[in-house]
Amino acid sequence: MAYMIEMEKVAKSFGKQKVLKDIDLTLSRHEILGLIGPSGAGKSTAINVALGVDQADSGKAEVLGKQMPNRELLGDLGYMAQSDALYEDLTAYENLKFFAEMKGLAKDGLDDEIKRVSNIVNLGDALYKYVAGFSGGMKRRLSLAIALLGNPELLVLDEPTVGIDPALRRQIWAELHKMRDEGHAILVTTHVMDEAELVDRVALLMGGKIIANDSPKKLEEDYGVPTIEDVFLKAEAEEEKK
Ligand SMILES: Nc1ncnc2c1ncn2[C@@H]1O[C@H](COP(=O)(O)OP(=O)(O)OP(=O)(O)O)[C@@H](O)[C@H]1O
Repeated sequence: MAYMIEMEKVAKSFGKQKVLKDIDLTLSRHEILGLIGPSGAGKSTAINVALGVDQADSGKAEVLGKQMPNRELLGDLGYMAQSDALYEDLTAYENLKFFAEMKGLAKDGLDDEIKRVSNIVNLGDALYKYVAGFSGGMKRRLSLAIALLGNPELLVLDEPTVGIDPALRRQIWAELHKMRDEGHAILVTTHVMDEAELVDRVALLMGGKIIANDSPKKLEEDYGVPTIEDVFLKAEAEEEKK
């Protein structure tokens, strides 16, 4: 079966700093992959290379069997970057409408689609307010709603739940699980280790390499610890000894 994301021996340096050292990473339909690693490990860089925002120095990086950027794939992809790229002097509704048009969504039923995605992130009440007055968490929620527009087959979410309250975080994860069950593929990075328990597979990026890549349960067994947070800490301690 074709992968939704396929990275093979991808290397990427910034100047003399080798950020990614021949990493392999795949994501399939019906799967949530959690990419975790210490701050500065290269998680966003890996995503940027996969999506063609950055160019790999070597190796293969494909989305749906094609090299990015590729305009044809825009409608199949929901991407939420680490920093919000929103128009502050527009309302949430106007932002959603703008990005929906960019993605080529049909005008018919657009209002319903905007309502659907804003309800998932509990932003319905703030839909007609200007983004300039939004809190950080509200901006994250709006960015997530934008990524969900059009129910894309592939979702790439860089730290989607930063600044989001626990109850809504739970609601968002329920939605991600529902999408996964329907056959979507989801790549998510997170610093919240209890969220890493909610993914199907964890890829642990440290020292420029994927040092572990398995289900949370299997990793906990392999490392002989009860949680992914403990796996992370143990792996980090081992990495520092090297
Ligand atoms: N455009 C760039 N130019 C130079 N260095 C960069 C660039 N982008 C990233 N880096 C460097 O590459 C390394 C990896 O950064 P990246 O943002 O991918 O890490 P991350 O794992 O996503 O971190 P965090 O969890 O803090 O978001 C960092 O040392 C960063 O400073």
